[in-house]
Amino acid sequence: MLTVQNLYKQFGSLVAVRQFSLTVGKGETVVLMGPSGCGKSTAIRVINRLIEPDEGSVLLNGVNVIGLNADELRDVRKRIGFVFQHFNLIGRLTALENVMLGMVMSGMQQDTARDKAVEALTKVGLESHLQHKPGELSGGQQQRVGIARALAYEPELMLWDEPTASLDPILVREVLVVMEDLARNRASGMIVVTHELPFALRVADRIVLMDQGSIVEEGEPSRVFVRPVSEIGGKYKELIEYQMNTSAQSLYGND
Ligand SMILES: Nc1ncnc2c1ncn2[C@@H]1O[C@H](COP(=O)(O)OP(=O)(O)OP(=O)(O)O)[C@@H](O)[C@H]1O
Repeated sequence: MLTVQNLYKQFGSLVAVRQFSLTVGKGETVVLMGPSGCGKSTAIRVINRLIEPDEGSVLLNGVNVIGLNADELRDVRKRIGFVFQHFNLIGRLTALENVMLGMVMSGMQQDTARDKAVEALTKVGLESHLQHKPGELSGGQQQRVGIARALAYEPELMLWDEPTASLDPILVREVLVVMEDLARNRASGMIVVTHELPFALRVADRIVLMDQGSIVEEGEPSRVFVRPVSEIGGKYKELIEYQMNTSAQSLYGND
């Protein structure tokens, strides 16, 4: 469904992404991980052209997104949902209105947009919060509105840029449960940039590891985190072992 080929992006003299190639199949969940600043956000933002690449192509069902004009891009973006770290909700609008807004602005009938928005908000468990404004919702609920806004279009592809990074650990779990559900449901292909190892371990079909702008390793979690071939992969393996051992020892002792 998605084929990204040889992306290259430079900011001034800094090469943020180089030789970045990736495929995502229909309904597949790809988790993109790597150290802070390695180019993950830049890479996924190029896919829907929030950032313009210097080189490379992004083929969505055979159509190169990079070559599209503004009108064509607007249509393609309806098939690509994007969930940001900061929810970017409009404070004076209700949850329902926040989800409806983009659809109505792109010319959809109010009633159709409302039905789609209610359906999406129900999928993320917010059917009883339709009339709440962002200020009346927890961070986790606000992010679920952000997810519903992307889901309402029934996108073929969802891009997630650290969707839990600004939440406390309890709210993180609330959002991860929704994300895991969507990943298992396989309605959309997903590229998820996240540092949440449990999510990656539980639902990723494929892990893609980046370091200094490039992909250094990819494969199933059971291979990448057990028999890594890159330095970064080795660090994740050590981290998982450390977290498993320390949690178990702290709770149950050494026996
Ligand atoms: N608009 C920009 N102008 C200049 N430099 C940028 C810009 N956006 C990103 N960069 C730089 O490009 C590099 C890659 O940034 P990017 O945000 O893609 O990394 P990341 O892996 O997503 O990091 P994090 O996990 O911290 O979000 C970094 O060195 C960053 O400072």
